[in-house]
Amino acid sequence: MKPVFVTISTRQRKQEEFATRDDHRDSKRRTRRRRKHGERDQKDGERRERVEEKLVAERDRSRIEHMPPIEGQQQQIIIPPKKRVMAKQGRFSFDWDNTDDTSSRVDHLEEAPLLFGRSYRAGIDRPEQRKRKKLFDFDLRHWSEKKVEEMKERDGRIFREDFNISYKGGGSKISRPMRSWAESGLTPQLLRAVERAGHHNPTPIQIAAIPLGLQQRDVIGIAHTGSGKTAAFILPMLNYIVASRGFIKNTRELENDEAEAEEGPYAVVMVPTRELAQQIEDETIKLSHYLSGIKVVSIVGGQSIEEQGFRIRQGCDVVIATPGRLIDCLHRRYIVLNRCNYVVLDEADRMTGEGFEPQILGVLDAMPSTNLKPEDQDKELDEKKIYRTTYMFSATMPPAVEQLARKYLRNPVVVTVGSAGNLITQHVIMMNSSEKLHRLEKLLDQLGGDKMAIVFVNTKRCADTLSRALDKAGYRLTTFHGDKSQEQRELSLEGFRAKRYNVLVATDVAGRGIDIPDVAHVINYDMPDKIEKYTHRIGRTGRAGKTGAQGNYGLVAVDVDYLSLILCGQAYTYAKFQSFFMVLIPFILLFSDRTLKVWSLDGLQVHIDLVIEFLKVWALAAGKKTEMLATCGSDAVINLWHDSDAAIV
Ligand SMILES: Nc1ncnc2c1ncn2[C@@H]1O[C@H](COP(=O)(O)OP(=O)(O)OP(=O)(O)O)[C@@H](O)[C@H]1O
Repeated sequence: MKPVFVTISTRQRKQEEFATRDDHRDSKRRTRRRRKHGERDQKDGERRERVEEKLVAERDRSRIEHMPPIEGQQQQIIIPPKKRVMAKQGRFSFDWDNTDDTSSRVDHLEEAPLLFGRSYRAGIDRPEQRKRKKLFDFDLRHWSEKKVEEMKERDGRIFREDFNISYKGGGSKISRPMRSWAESGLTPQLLRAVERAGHHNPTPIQIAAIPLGLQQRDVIGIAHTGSGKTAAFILPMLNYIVASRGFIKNTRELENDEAEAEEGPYAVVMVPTRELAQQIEDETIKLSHYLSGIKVVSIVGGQSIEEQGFRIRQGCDVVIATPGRLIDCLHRRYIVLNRCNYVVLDEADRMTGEGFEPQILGVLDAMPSTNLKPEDQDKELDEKKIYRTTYMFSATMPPAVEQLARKYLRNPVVVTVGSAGNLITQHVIMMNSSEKLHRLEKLLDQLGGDKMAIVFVNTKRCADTLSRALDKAGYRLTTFHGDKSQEQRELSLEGFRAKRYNVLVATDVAGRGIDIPDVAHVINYDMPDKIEKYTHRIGRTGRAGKTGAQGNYGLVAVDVDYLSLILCGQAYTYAKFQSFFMVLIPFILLFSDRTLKVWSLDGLQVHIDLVIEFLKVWALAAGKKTEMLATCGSDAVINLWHDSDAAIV
């Protein structure tokens, strides 16, 4: 049989091909559609399941809520997860407020041309400009040109910057500093007394601390030596006494002054030395000149306690005391502190840090505790109520001591003004120990007969030896130390104040608080063992805004032969680092076992990086913190030493 050939035309073949391809595509589409439907069904199913689960959960919850619990069966409580809500308070804002800028340049920002934006007219974005104008639309006058009621938050900041005042703690409701005596809120009698004392303008610490005292806030006040801290605590204290005398008389209606006297003083000031107590007594009497009948008594060691007890029983409003003698009087019941609500610790770091603690606690325990402020710092103080107010003042306050001191205070405001040693030029003269006396005599000769100097030594014996040597050499001098009788001490200070003597040889008993005007030089014949002592010693000059004419001299006996190498470079000028170096070198020499070589002290050129490196190593070796080296300049060094608690012990 012959095979049959079927011929298929090209057209036919193409038609078949297309048909198969269409079939194929259709089947694919169908599969995809089927799969899609399947997925949708599955999703619908899942959604349905979720809704059902939710309904069941809600039904269960409402059943649990409304049905009494079945005995013996533990009830399962379903707590829906809490929605996270961000607390608005406490959220830190990194935004700038325009008033934060206290520089006088702030107006220039407004004037800056805007060359970007929507180009509303000639490249200037008008709406944006209007918005900015509104933002910067605050009164740019200096605070001194404004009335007090016109002062805004920004003015307050500039004011504090101008006086170098800073606050720490105390919450947000601290009263703002006063700008003048007239704004202080002190009674007219006190203002008259201030005028009479010749204090025409308040000093920065007075500006900051007096309003806080009047607000009954606890205060830790740190301001440089001779800056008027005494008046800063006496004035609010006297104001408080005037107010509480009236208050107590009105409320208790005491019949006579005798009964009132039995209640004890309204205020107690504790100080570390007798001379300081007497000095504060004088200042209090001076400032209470126009307040009728304010009685001030100082009770210190070295005088008859019976006599002091008698004076207290005669009635007193203010007691100024050394803690030891005050405790003795309390134990003997010469004094009660039933209505004492105002406590001041002057030279607070010395008082809390150096062994007076048990006595201070004893005194505080003898005071009424009912008037203590609420512990909750956000709780507002009742203006009509009398609270216990505690004031602490000093020129130095190492952080560790501040921490210790805080337990006597409730929510204190820490006020810091400036830095120590601002007004005092400091010099260091290096020499062998055998040359010290000769060099001291040379310095005293340079002073001339009329200039006054305090020569500090570290021990009573050294004070006596040095005094004998200087006396022999014919200097007009007096000696002052703890082994002298009270009478001798008083005579010494009185004679020095009256300029019968122009040299006072003293130990650290005279290092703190003693206010003798016109002391031109403080000479550290022996360098002190702590930076705080150094600060207080040099603070006997440059008081009440006066600059220490030639300031403080530290005579450091260093055997030059044993000095080995530091420095020398061209990078920094002598003038810039003079004070930095003048303070640091003696301490380095005294307290490090490393030695230094100073190529030349006159016209010294210091390569500061080298010094810093050296000090870092030294500080590490001595276990001290090294951030003290972050800044230079004598003030910074002193302060940073405080800050880093690296007081050299
Ligand atoms: N507002 C004032 N204007 C002018 N002088 C003042 C003012 N307030 C106080 N003084 C005077 O300044 C001197 C130093 O004051 P004060 O003894 O109170 O200083 P201080 O800060 O307590 O010093 P230190 O830290 O050494 O104890 C005193 O003679 C005092 O009379």
